[in-house]
Amino acid sequence: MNVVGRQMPRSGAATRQYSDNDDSNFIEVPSKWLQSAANLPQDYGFYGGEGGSKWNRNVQRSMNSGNEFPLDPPSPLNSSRTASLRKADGGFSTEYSPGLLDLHSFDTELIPELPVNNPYDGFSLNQPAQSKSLEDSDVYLAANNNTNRANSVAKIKVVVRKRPLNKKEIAKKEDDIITIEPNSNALTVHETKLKVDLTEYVERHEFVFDAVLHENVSNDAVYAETVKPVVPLIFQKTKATCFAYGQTGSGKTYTMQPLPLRASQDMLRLIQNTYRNQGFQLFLSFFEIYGGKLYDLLSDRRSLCMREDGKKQVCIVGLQEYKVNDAETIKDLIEKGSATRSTGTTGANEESSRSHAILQLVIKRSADGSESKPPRVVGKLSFIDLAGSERGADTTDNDKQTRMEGAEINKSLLALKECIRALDNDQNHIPFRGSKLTEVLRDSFVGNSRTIMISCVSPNSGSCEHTLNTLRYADRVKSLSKGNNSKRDLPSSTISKDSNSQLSSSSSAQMSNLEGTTTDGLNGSGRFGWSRGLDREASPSPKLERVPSGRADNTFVSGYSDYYRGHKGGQVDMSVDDYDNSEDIFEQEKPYRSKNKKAETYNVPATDNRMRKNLSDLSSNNTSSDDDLNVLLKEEEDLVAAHRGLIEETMELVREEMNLLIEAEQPGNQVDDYVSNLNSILSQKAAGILKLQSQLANFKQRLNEHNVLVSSARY
Ligand SMILES: Nc1ncnc2c1ncn2[C@@H]1O[C@H](COP(=O)(O)OP(=O)(O)OP(=O)(O)O)[C@@H](O)[C@H]1O
Repeated sequence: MNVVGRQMPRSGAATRQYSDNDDSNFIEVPSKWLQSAANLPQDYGFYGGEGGSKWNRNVQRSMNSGNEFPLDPPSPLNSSRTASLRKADGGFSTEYSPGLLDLHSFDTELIPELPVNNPYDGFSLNQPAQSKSLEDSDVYLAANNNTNRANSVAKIKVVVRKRPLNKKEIAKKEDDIITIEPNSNALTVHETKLKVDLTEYVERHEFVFDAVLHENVSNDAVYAETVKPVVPLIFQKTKATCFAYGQTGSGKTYTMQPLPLRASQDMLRLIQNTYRNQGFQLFLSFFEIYGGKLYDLLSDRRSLCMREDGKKQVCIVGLQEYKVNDAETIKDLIEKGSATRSTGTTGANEESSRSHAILQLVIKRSADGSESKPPRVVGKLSFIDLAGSERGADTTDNDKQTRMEGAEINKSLLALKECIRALDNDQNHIPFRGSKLTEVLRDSFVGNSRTIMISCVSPNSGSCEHTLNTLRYADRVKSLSKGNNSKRDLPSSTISKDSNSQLSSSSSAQMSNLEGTTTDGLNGSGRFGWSRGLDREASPSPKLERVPSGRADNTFVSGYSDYYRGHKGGQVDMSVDDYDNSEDIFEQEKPYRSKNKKAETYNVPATDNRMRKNLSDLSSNNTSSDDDLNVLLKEEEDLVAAHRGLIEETMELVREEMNLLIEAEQPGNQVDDYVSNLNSILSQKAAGILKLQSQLANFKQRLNEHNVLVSSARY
């Protein structure tokens, strides 16, 4: 694919629009390049449409045959890749005037309120402008309750996109472990796990987000679901940020690539139609954060400097910003910037992005609505293609430089999460200083802002852990959001690997109780709240509900009820005959249990035997009804599941703690960030332990009530 072969503006073809002003870095794109954006193909990706290459990494790789892992981020001046690009794209960089000024130091302040036509009025990006006087517009806006409609666009939207299995994964016969219900915003990850006896089982993790996009969803549909609704708001003084998050190779770039072009096409249509002659202009800049430093991707990777002005506005000194009037030019600029982006090799993906790339579309307007005065920022739409999320953990295969990058990436992802959470909770203090990324995005976190997070996930079984991490990150972003309907990652059930027909119970029943979540109907019981024995009469498929959670296998499959039913005395006897004779209710479990008879015989832990025995005694003493017993069994099962859940959560928190320590050791680390993050992690750990202790105490109490414990002193 020809990445840099597109004809770029010729020297002298562009005229500086504001030659009399200090802000002479605004570039007018010649009218001869103007094309109808609508003429572009619908799914016109940055690099030749969907399925095309990444952000030109192949080109970069071939150009950058030398060391891909310099000890310091390569400077623009010594980058052979950049030099090649400069040459290859026909002197592009010299055709635009270099950025001379701090673009943001004078124009990030929002312009005074100027009436504009209501973009929501029968909002159609293709509709011609309605000519209205400014006074008319005022009345018009009020009458159409514009604010309410703008408010209906969620402040934070978390969307998950699953990519299809790729050829390599198919060749390796990897399973697709993510299922998405049709027309639902939930997805389930089926995680294969090994028990201590090395038998496999599948744990299901269910997540709910604002939208879940399956592998066949087009980039057009992704745009419609994510960015399109916020485009009109940019003309209403909104700063919006859209970012893709996920493991390397999960489709972040593939997802992000087409979005700015589509958004800018829509913006241009609004400018040329709805807002015609109202002085709105579109500007584009493209830079990256690599190793904590900023580089202009549209200016030969010139090193940039970030400053704060007296009004605490973030200024990126020297950032080149282009005034654009047509989609073709925007596409060219994005191609050019993408080709300059840093990539490198990790153990996970040889084409992994090592930097955060930030593309900004800025709507400006002259103060008096005409083009005679320097324009000021009205709104901004930022697109961020984040570095691979697993990079922070990638410390074994690579060198010190890579580890440093990983730490920086981790830091920025953590800070980003914190900022979004603070943003959505209307906190006064936004912790944007946590990383360069969030500092740069500072003005997107204050005032009227919108955030769209697209979590990209790989469907293959080999990526399961990363996929779960990505979804948990997304879940955390969403979970503290006001009025969210997201549920925590719940290991919703366990399925025997070798007995697909046997659904087991859900540990989430207990989570559901603890967290006060509601359950929705699933075979007469809650989606997360599986009730096994007690619902037996009502359930249409009672036999599928008989396998205890986490034990749809050879150890506990018989359940205590077997003893209750099969043994009148205290003696434990696990013969096949006994199972086969329990003809009435366990029909479907028979083959499974028979098959695993041996394991059952040998794998029952001593404590479990003791509990079984006592439950058996309970039944033989006839002190409790069958239902009572089932309730007790379920409580025990829930406790074990909660315990398992806590261990997983603790491991995740320990991982976060380790990252925190790595960050703490970095020069210039903010101690207050360290303190607050550590505090938050420790609080989460303590809360988890407390919760489990309370559940344990309740269960112990219940066992005591039924005289089940061998000796209460032991517990
Ligand atoms: N939804 C999708 N449909 C078809 N192909 C996809 C999809 N998502 C990703 N791909 C393909 O998968 C590969 C990896 O995607 P991509 O480069 O976007 O991953 P990434 O998350 O940006 O990785 P990195 O973090 O390393 O940059 C690419 O070849 C891309 O074309």
